[in-house]
Amino acid sequence: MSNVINASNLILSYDNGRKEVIKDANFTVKKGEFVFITGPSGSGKSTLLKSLYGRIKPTSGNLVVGGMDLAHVKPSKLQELRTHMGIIFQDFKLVNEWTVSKNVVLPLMIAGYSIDVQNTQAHRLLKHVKLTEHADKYPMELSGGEQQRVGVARALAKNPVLILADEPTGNLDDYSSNVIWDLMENACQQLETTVLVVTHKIPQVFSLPYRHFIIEGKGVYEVH
Ligand SMILES: Nc1ncnc2c1ncn2[C@@H]1O[C@H](COP(=O)(O)OP(=O)(O)OP(=O)(O)O)[C@@H](O)[C@H]1O
Repeated sequence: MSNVINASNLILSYDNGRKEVIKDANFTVKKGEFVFITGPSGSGKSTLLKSLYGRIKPTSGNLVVGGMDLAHVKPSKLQELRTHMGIIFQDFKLVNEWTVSKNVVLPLMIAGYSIDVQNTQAHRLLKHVKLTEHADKYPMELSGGEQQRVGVARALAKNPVLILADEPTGNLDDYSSNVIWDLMENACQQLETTVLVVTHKIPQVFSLPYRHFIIEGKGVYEVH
């Protein structure tokens, strides 16, 4: 199986290298794997995730995601990388002035898909996350769990190769959390999407085999 993520001697830092967060990380993630990342607060979990979608550039070392060398990529190429990714945030990051439908197809709008394609996809995706009857509502009219289902539908809009999720169930109750885990498991299993999730809590009932990395003392270690 091919690697979707390949990090070697990776260093991530802020303030022009003065604040080092991740040091000498070496890891790979293969196509279709489900990976959890845990670690104490402030250890660098979100920082690592941000590096994977090009929000921050490696200070040194190599980081190749979806075949793109993120240590050397031109900023103008990053949109192309994100075309193949779905990103899910703890606070959903929905556009409150837009309907649920429009939020879901945002990645398709950015990519210039026709209105017909957007409508068809909105229908399919909202059916998939069981929100069809909420299509014309606004995010603030939905519960937290429902808003995150919109977030998942948006992340799936372009059949991504890689889903990155930062505490996707952090603000949700157990029932809503399980719905979100099911949707992500499903994407991994049925579409062979690689899923990488930062979370404090690995779900107890998880049917897929998964890998678990912990970030500690600036290092990224696999837990066996
Ligand atoms: N933009 C920034 N500029 C400078 N330092 C930052 C910046 N963002 C994060 N940091 C610092 O980098 C370190 C890692 O932060 P990060 O948010 O990656 O941790 P985390 O493991 O995701 O934490 P949490 O579990 O609390 O969300 C922390 O010390 C944080 O203060």
